[in-house]
Amino acid sequence: GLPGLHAYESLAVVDGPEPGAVQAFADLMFPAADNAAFCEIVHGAAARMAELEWAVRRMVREGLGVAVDEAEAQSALWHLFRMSEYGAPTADERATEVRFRSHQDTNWLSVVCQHEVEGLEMQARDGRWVLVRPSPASLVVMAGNALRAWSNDRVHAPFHRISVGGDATRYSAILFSVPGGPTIRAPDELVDEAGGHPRRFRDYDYDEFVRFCVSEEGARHEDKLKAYCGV
Ligand SMILES: O=C(O)CCC(=O)C(=O)O
Ligand SMILES: [Fe+2]
Repeated sequence: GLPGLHAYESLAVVDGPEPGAVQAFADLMFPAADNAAFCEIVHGAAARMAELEWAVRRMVREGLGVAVDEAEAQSALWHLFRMSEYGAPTADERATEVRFRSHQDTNWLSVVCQHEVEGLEMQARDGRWVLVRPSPASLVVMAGNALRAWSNDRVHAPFHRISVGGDATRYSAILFSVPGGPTIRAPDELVDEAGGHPRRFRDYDYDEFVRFCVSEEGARHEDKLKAYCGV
């Protein structure tokens, strides 16, 4: 569980798309068990979600017309694969409650897989909350604030939250791509003073921004990226 997150539990595997990382995680968590099936399922899901993550990241770059060195881009990030459980509300709680408060992700992209039970709500640009229904045939890909900053505010990082209702436990699996490089900076191609796209954010250190987000000062701001390094 996490402080402030009621009836929520999660496990996260660093480098989940790598078979060796999943094996090491399983051996540490369940040393006495035969972890072959666990490893195959977790690694299989993480690797496929990472393929989608990579494809979307490449499409975003191509759509914005930015050429980057593929190997360099791939080596400047790492993946976190998180499996979460959200307990259904108990009888004395309200029928539906927000379990994971509205936030923007801090990382590049998040690929979300909801298993059967809904709960993910995304905020459209006009402020409406939209329920994203789970489907066995689709995944949700969301941009986080790192991609927003890198794109000089062209890619929207949606606010989203998790609400649970009914009596079924909700499970989700998410693959996050996380910056591993030193600073986040929009490439020059995406900055155009005369064309109405001045630089919107100062260069920033990803880990320091994450620390800001969870600080008292950071908690006061809705738009944490703008508060932290907006110009
Ligand atoms: O569990 C989910 O479906 C999403 C949770 C979430 O938004 C997050 O971990 O950042
Ligand atoms: Fe999130």
